[in-house]
Amino acid sequence: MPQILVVEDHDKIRANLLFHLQKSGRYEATGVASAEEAESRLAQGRVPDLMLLDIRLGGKSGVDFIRELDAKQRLPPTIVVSGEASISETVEALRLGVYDFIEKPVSRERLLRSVRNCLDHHALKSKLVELEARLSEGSLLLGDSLPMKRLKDQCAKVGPTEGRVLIRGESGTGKELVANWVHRASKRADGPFVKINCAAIPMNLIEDELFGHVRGAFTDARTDKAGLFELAHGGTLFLDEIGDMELGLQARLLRVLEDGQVRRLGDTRDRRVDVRIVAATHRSLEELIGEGTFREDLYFRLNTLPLEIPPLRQRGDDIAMLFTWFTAHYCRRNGIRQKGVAPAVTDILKRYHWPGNVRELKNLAERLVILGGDPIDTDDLPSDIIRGESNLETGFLALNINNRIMPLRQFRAQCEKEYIERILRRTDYNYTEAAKLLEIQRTYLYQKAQTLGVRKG
Ligand SMILES: Nc1ncnc2c1ncn2[C@@H]1O[C@H](COP(=O)(O)OP(=O)(O)OP(=O)(O)O)[C@@H](O)[C@H]1O
Repeated sequence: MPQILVVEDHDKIRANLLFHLQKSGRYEATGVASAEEAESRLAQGRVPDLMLLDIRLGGKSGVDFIRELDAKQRLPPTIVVSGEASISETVEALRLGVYDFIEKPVSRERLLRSVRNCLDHHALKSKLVELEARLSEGSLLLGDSLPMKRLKDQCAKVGPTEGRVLIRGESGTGKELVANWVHRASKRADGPFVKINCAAIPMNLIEDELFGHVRGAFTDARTDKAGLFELAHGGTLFLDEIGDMELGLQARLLRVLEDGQVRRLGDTRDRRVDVRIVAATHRSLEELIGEGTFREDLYFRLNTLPLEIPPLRQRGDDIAMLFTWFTAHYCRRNGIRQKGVAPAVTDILKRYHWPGNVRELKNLAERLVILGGDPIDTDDLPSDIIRGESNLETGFLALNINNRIMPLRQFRAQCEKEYIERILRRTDYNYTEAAKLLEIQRTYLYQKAQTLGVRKG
């Protein structure tokens, strides 16, 4: 039951407020007669879900109390109770962030309505903050369409088990997010979630990354290094783009899956690891097996619990919601006033076929927040999206930027990002080949792609 603290020096009014709150049967209410008493309760960690505060108290005034709590960022959701003579204090209290004010004499309905609204508003705000934090950290799986609901149900079933999971889905559908979900739904949620992208790291480094080494194992090995298997002990190891792992390494992986032991490079002893494997691929492992580049025995070991993420074009019902979320997110992140979205834009987005899936939609939202008008309208959209064509060769430069000006640095970074994305797509994310085309070092390309936030799409 929500706890309410009533701070009112007038005994009769305090008793009256407490009476209405307690009688409603919905709240636990306690009263104190001064800001000092309230302060000592808060200092003891007895923080109420809501504070009802008289703005004119005998000792320290209500406004000073609010100001102090606000400065310490310890102001609970608050409603002030004020009289006619205290209008300026009330205005100041509202400016400081209190939720509402109730005028004396306090009517029962007004009191209960304001309390309920304030608690609802606070709950919603906390939820939004939590969702925003999870979205920023990239662990929020959005979508309420039927296929997404089904997928979330499956995740909820698969998560708590110890079974190995193989996630399939086109690029940008959210495979990493789903892997994260499975981890958080598991008994290992408090353990580490460690990930490695088998396509983006050079083969010789992957082995070192996964298994680690002992000092002297090779020329540069100056100290012992634990591999990701050891780091993921007690948690989950997410092997992204498993289809790109070379055959030699697949054999080593298979051995770990069979006996739960890893050996660092150059070491003579095995170490036991307790790791749950979640793997993902956008390629057909069956085809790779047919071509002889993927081991069938490994496939069977990994594919205990398959999860299929449908492409975005099959989840039309999610498109508008995702776009609204992402634009709101990027507005907040860039300190831009929340932009509206013209209904015609949503219609066009629903018709488009999203070859780069959610990642493409997210990138578009970011661009339109920075470059588009308010509300975001159809003439802000790239022409291929308007035509409903999935021409991945257009992007930032194809946008109608309507003379919107930005720092050259930002423009250059965005162009570089899109160009690198384009070349990577063309080489099917073969970094070696892309680096050759761009005439740069592969490691530099990899670093650059990381810094610019280039991902598959
Ligand atoms: N349902 C979703 N809700 C919120 N964000 C999503 C969702 N699906 C994907 N994203 C976002 O889209 C981007 C791509 O997602 P993710 O990296 O998980 O895709 P992926 O399938 O692993 O891609 P790849 O195959 O290229 O590795 C990320 O920024 C992710 O946060």
